[in-house]
Amino acid sequence: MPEEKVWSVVELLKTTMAFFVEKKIDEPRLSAELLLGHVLGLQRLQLYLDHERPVSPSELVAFRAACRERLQGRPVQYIAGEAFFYGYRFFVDERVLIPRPETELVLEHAMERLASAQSPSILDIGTGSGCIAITLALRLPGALVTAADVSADALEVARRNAEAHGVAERIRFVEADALDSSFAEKVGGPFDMVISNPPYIPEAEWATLQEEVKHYEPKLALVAPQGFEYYESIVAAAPVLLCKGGVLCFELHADGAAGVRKLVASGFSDIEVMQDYNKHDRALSCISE
Ligand SMILES: C[S@@+](CC[C@H](N)C(=O)[O-])C[C@H]1O[C@@H](n2cnc3c(N)ncnc32)[C@H](O)[C@@H]1O
Repeated sequence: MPEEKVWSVVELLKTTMAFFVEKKIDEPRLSAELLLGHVLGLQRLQLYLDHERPVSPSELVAFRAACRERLQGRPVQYIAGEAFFYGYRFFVDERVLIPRPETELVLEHAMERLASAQSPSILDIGTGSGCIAITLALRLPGALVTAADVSADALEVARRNAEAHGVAERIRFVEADALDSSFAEKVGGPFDMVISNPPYIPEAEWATLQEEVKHYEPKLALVAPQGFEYYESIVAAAPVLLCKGGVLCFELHADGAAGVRKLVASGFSDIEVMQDYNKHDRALSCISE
């Protein structure tokens, strides 16, 4: 019987990348690296430091299975069970949205707004994987965070991430519906900051999204029937949710700035809009009067 070829890390990466390019897989290099790193239990950098490492037959079987899932369209982050946000590792699965790089900019903008606060109280609405709430708790060691979501499944993921990062004691998880009149009472407050990356894709736009987003990511995390429902509810509850002088900070749909500006035209001052890498309006913040 002919002996099966023993692959090294570098050979396997090169071959897989070429295969992913041929199959028109998004980010072929990153996909190959993340999947192989996941199977071998190595960080991406370690793959290159240890590039001659032989891949065992059982690792090869596991890697091929992961590649097949990727070819079927499953996002690499769900296959690997991890995504990186602001340099931190978060466990993710199909119960939560995969954190996006644009949201890192929103978070950065929020932290600038909080720069002088020593121990702010923060409410994150629609916490999902917990990426915003947990990163704020990590970056602002005095902060006390409330992380709310309507999805009990998402809250389970967020709690797991908070425990993994050692900040679970400073985060209160609340299952609550931001569109319901009981929301403010359930989450408590008032807070020094309310931050939210709410669902903002209008139902009419759903069909235009990438297949892998529609098929694998939770629709609950993405769609608001008309696009603005969550902003309207949160702004309406702001007088109860926010302290006077507190910061309201939203992630925006690329076309959403004008609509959200109108919502905060009274009762707020110092409105700032920040653009993302693609020059789309992406974050809006303002101060409660
Ligand atoms: C766009 S995702 C944001 C997730 C995470 N904060 C992030 O930035 O990656 C929106 C989140 O809002 C939650 N959500 C949807 N409807 C909600 C509602 N009525 N009340 C509270 N949260 C809701 C979803 O479960 C989802 O986790």
